[in-house]
Amino acid sequence: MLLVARKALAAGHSKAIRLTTREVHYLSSILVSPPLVSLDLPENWIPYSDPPPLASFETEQKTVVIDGKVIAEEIRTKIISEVGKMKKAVGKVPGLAVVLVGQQRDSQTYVRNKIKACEEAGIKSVLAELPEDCSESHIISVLKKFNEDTSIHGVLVQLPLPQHLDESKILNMVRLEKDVDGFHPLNMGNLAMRGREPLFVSCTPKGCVELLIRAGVEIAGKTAVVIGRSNIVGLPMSLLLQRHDATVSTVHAFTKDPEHITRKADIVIAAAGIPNLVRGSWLKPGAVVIDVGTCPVEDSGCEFGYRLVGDVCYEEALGVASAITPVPGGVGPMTIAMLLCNTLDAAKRIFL
Ligand SMILES: Nc1nc(=O)c2c([nH]1)NC[C@@H]1CN(c3ccc(C(=O)N[C@@H](CCC(=O)O)C(=O)O)cc3)C=[N+]21
Ligand SMILES: [Mg+2]
Repeated sequence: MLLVARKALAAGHSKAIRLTTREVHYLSSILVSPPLVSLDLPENWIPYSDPPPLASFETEQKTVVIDGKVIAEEIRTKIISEVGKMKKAVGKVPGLAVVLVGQQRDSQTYVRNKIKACEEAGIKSVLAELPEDCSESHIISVLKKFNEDTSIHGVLVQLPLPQHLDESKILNMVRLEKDVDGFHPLNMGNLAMRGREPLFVSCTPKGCVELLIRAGVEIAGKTAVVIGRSNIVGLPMSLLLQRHDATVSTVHAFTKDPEHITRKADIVIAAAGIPNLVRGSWLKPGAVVIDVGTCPVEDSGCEFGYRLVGDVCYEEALGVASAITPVPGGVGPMTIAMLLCNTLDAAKRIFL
């Protein structure tokens, strides 16, 4: 089978996709530092073009598409029944509070999806929508209220926050026992240390490992590469894979030959937030690829005016990887399922 990037050819190389200021901020927040996307581009345009075609190569590899949507659905069905049992046993249900600051469209979509998932699971949810220019003390007062509310078991602050807010100071204010995102420095520290258990593991890394396990991929003793080192995905991902006894490398903006390092990996976790960063030629034949990238790119043909693009050239990876997650329908739905899981666990610790 000839594995040329047919799509890239069909699309041509001149396509530009417009990003809003907020999207550029979002991009820079998930990118490894220093940001690869300049914020000073005229009118906030960044060029987006499909990658040039690779030299063709032949392969017999059959690629399994790991269906995150179906797996997340299974997990959510189990959560519904556990929430039902809890309600029967103690007359109470888990509660999640979400703090959303500003009007960023993709954040609004993710938050809406999280709230909808809570509703379907029978988990109570409260949304605090704060204005873009909200003060630090205001957010902190909202968090304190949720921290003390006994009907709330999970509290999360949707990221990224507007630039004027001190993200680490705010995340530090989430009560440890309610930190369902696992972004509190103590949860992160406990994840990093052997012999210690974090109360919560961040939802996206946890979802990736769950996908690997459910797809029958053994992690112990395997070489894994994590592309990206953000606080919310790359860093906890590397730590979690180490806990599962993988040999983990991290690739980031300063890495000399990311392609070479990636090609050695049995498991590739792409979490840089750079569309099409990982080419088919970066992959060892038979590698398992988890694409965490969800980069919103402007597309007026889509429902909310944008669509999500992954970090991996999906078409190129087909036929090289032994398994891959699609975007959308891969890691995204798992992130939400793990959030429900963590919220249920938080409530179980109190009620059961
Ligand atoms: N405090 C915090 N916690 C987060 O967990 C968090 C965050 N901030 N900021 C942004 C990222 C991104 N994120 C996603 C969640 C769901 C989908 C998701 O459901 N994606 C669907 C498609 C969604 C759509 O249609 O737009 C899919 O991949 O199939 C994607 C991305 C959580 N994040
Ligand atoms: Mg996805």
